[in-house]
Amino acid sequence: MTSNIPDPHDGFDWDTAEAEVFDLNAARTRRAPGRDDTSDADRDDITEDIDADDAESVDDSPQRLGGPVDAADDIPVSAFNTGQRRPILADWARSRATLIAALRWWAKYAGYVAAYHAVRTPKYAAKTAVYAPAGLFRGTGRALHWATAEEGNWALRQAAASKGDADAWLKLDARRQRQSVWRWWVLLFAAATLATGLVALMVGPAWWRWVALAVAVPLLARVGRPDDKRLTDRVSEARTYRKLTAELVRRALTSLQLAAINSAVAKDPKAISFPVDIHRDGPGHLAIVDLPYGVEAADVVARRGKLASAMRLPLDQVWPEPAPGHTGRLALWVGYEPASQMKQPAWPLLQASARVDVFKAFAFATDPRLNTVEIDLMFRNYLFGGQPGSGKTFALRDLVLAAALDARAEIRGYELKGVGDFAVLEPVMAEYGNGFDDETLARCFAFIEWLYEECRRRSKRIEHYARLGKAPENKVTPELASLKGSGLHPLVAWFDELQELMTSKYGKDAGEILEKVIKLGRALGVIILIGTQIPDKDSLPTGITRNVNSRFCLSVADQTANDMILGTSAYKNGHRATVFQPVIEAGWGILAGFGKPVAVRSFYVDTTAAARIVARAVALRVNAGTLPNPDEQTRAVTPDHSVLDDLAQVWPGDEKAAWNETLCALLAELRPDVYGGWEAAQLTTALKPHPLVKVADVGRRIDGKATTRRGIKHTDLLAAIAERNRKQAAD
Ligand SMILES: Nc1ncnc2c1ncn2[C@@H]1O[C@H](COP(=O)(O)OP(=O)(O)OP(=O)(O)O)[C@@H](O)[C@H]1O
Repeated sequence: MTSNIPDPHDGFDWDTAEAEVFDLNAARTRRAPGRDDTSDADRDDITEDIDADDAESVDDSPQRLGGPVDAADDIPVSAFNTGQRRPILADWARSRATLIAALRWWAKYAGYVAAYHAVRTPKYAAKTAVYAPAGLFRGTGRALHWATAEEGNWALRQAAASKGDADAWLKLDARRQRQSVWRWWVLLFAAATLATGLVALMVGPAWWRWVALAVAVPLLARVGRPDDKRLTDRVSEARTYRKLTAELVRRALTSLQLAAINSAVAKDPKAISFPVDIHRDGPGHLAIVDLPYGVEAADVVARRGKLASAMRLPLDQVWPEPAPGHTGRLALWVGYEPASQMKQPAWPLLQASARVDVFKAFAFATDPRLNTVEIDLMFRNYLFGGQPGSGKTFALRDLVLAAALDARAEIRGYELKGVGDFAVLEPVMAEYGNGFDDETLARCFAFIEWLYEECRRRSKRIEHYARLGKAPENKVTPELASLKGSGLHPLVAWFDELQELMTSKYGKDAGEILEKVIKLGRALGVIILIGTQIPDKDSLPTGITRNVNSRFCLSVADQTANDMILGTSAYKNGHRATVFQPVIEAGWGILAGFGKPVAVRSFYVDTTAAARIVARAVALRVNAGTLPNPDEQTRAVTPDHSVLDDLAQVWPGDEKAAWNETLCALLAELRPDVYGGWEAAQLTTALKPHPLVKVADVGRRIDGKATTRRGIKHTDLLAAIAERNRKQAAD
């Protein structure tokens, strides 16, 4: 753990820096009484002494009172410390994941220290064997010297003798004798106890002697060792972790070569202030920093590399991000160890009771602090991009697995790499293709065409339900998605390695149609998930990238790829997936589309775990009656239907005749995608092929008044159906 951590002392003159920017005494005077000045004593062995004394880095105990040390007088301290109560438990202790992460870190460190010393045991034993006899003599000598009570007294007597002050000399000697008498008795008693102990050891069981040796020998060795020699080796020369202190943050910020920061700090050392104490947050420390006036947090985020350099820490241990409040507020989180070395908790959806509602958020990833990051699927479409080995297929599969746990969701998709990463999901998919051969590409293209048609059908249905007041925002609602036969259930369409299709002969058309699907489908319950390796304009038409509303950019090679996935200026604004290394940091990426972009690592779910989820998804779908039939991987298109049969089905009760407009409304209810929006005249036209059904005036009494409108008779309808059936039978 230690070997790859750089020495934080490198090249920095602490004394000068402290003197320049920080008046420790002044800061302490301003501190409120009762405030605990001691910094994390439990971490002292692994942090630097100079840091441990920093006035603005505090133990994250709930008892702290008082305002921030550095709050500039002219800056309103806002809601941070105006009557806000501190949580009883620190943030990191409130979430199971962060608590586990912190405990895991300690356990790992303890294990490391134990292992470190264990392998050096022979060396320690040899040193102990050399120093212990010396310790015996030295210890005996010290005891005798103590008993004579000469320490200090001798020098005073000598001084009295030199001055010829016999009276003083005699008084001092009498005092020494008085002290010495009881000390000799103590020594005698100790010697007698020791002798008795030795006799007891001689006659007692052997293990007593071993225990006594194990205790006495290291103690003697400690007494006998030279002052500049340790018995055990230092666990770390370079620190595995350096606690975040105000000084460290100031130094780092002033090393960014941001002129605005440097000139502000030159004028006023308190230009960088801390509205909240630096405190422990999950497996690391968090500093909320108010940057000098006019400096944006994004400027600092964009210089994350320089920041890490100034802190002498690996890049993935330093996580600056804009903090809520104002644009000049920075949240700087520094982990105990690089994120790539932290163990991620298991995916919550692996729990046997986990269910997903695509309208609601579910766990997708963890941030550097190991907090769970949630996303949702409905009204979204996703673009996952990254170079080979960045983990995009696994991340995309997480989403499809989550969708599988919502029994309403219909899942169809193509992996155009041909390795079968998604094959485990086959039992719950209504359509699945795997490969990059022409046939699979053709099927994938036909699927995109079908998606477009499906969007058209769905838009008719939405229009109909909107008229009925069931889709107030002209969008699929949870009720409509659950309504059997509404045809508006969630439809998840995924494509992995889409560049294979886009660079094939189908590419141009596929790109255009998919763009339309993305635009139309969002409100209609069609969720598009795209994974691609090469995010250039040929492999991924800009029309698609522009219209996707959720993006996950995993490790990419350069700024162009980064901005293709995350959008123009993402790189400039500090959202850089180029910092992640493929394979080693697989699963890490920048997630955008959910507030400010954040660095997260998708949950790692291997194929065995995925199979367990699929088994649960199958059970859910069997119960709900939505399990696709593996033998019929066909796309459900609206079946052929006859207007005659449909009219017979919706005919209002015992009515002998009905108005066209009444019938149109009933037909639209039955099949909104077909009859939605029909007017009376449309029904007349549709009935033209059936001459037995005569559209004529039908009179009715409405509120006592006779009203006549165009309509048909039930007997005509039944006659036409009988005639049609007769003809069909004859054929
Ligand atoms: N979230 C994760 N955490 C840890 N390891 C991961 C994670 N996601 C993926 N990996 C590892 O990275 C490897 C590559 O992942 P994946 O196949 O998803 O990459 P890819 O970007 O799709 O690469 P390619 O384009 O070559 O298929 C996986 O085999 C897996 O072991």
